[in-house]
Amino acid sequence: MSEAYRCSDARAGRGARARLSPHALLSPQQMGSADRAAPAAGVPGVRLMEAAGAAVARAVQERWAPTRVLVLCGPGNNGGDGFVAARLLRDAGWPVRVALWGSRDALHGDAAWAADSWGGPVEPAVPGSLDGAGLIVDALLGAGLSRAPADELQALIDAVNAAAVPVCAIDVPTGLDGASGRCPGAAIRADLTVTFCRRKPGHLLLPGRALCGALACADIGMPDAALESIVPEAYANHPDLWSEAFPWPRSDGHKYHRGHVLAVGGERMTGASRLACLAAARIGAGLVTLAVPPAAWAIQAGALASVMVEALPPDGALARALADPRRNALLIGPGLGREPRGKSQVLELLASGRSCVLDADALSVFSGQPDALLQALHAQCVLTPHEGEFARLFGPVTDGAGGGKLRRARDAARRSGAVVVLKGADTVIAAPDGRCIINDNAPPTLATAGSGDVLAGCIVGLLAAGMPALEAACAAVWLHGLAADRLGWGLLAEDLPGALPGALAVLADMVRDSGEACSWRT
Ligand SMILES: NC(=O)C1=CN([C@@H]2O[C@H](COP(=O)(O)OP(=O)(O)OC[C@H]3O[C@@H](n4cnc5c(N)ncnc54)[C@H](O)[C@@H]3O)[C@@H](O)[C@H]2O)[C@H](O)CC1
Ligand SMILES: [K+]
Repeated sequence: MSEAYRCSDARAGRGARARLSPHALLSPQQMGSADRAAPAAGVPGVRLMEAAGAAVARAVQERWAPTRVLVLCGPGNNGGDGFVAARLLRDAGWPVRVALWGSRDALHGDAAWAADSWGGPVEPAVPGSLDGAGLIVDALLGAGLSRAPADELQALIDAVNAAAVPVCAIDVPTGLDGASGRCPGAAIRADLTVTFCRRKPGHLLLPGRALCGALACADIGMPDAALESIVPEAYANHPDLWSEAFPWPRSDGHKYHRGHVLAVGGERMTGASRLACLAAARIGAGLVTLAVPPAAWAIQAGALASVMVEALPPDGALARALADPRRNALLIGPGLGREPRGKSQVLELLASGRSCVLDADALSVFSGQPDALLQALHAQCVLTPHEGEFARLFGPVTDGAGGGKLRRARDAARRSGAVVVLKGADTVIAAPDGRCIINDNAPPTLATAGSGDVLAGCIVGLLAAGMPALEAACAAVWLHGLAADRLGWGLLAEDLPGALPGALAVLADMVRDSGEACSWRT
């Protein structure tokens, strides 16, 4: 199966600087600098604005039947896009009104041109403007949001959210910070958001993702030269980013080519270890050994068939379990418990220098004294904290944490020198070199006991099979989300390992059908 599923060497980006990946996520600031660089690359701002407004008008016409449209325009270029969309919808025969937040005389540059090109009446934007509207286009604020909306704007936002009519937001719903996915104050809830050129982190991160509704990203003819020097703020998780490194079974391979996972479990929550070990075996590790305290040996050995179970010495020392160098990827945390012995076991595993996944109690045992852990980590380690475990290691979330979840995960990866998977509905995967990936395919049904154990097993299974740490984490998170999605409602964590083969088959089809590869920019 191997060659058919591999990415071809002819893919774009080898050697030469690759075109900016479609999965790149740009901060509003980066998008703004591309806008400013576009004219020098031969594309004037008004052409971008015309294309942006046209994309919005097209998206509206594709989604809704003709109705009375109210376009709410703001004082900047987001408002300019709104004026263009208003003109094009009117030209298509739709009844359109425009209401402006701010003064017509204060519009300048491309936005003033767009208002002139609309040429129709412009009323002041107040909550009463919404009366009679069948559809609202939100062109109040986009990338330029710089502070929480003040009271009067907040009243308008509240009125939009209270109106029982669909909303199409231009670029971002007004009030949403496209960089972080957070809202400094009130924000519009849209049914459709049309953004331009590349998505922004705030479209994938919560609560932003939930405010956007359906998301469309339109090509507005941004010249490649204007994007050339941009190092993306983050990437949206997608197989294009890591499929080249995916360890498809080789036709001439045997189980040792696919690596040997050593998982260290505890005495009590024995199911967690089993979930992780089964996931590691399902996703591609050649062998999986679970090492547990003597008291848990009979339970685990009786419950597992394809996973080998061995008893640790009574003091929990791991030297014997680590003696076989073919045990190339290690997992500790699921089912570990918080006995003090856990801490020395984690440090013993890390000292072996092998690839290692630390989850759950393997992180929590260092609560209050994270330095002992942080100093022992290395680049082939993957930490998989949820928000609570993350806060115990790296400190609580503070309101001033600029950049939100993305920034916190990136800072933690830099500080620890390990890959950090900050879990949640908007899982962020961060590498010590600054690369960040946001995952958006996880269904809410994944919020169930044991699903984190399965994820940890998926990551260590891919590490054992030879994937580098960042790629293994991204692939595991993506496959875990897809497996859950395919299971639908009512899933239990124990269903997930059995759903991995179906998810792997989807991945194989995607990779075979894709001619596209994306190289990272760092
Ligand atoms: N390539 C592209 O993506 C293109 C994007 N376009 C659109 O341009 C906007 C960004 O335009 P900009 O003028 O920089 O910002 P805004 O229109 O979002 O608003 C700036 C304006 O708003 C004021 N402001 C900021 N925060 C607040 C607040 N809380 N309350 C009140 N007023 C606020 C600020 O002072 C400025 O006056 C982008 O989103 C796209 O829609 C281009 O048209 C095409 C290319
Ligand atoms: K907007």
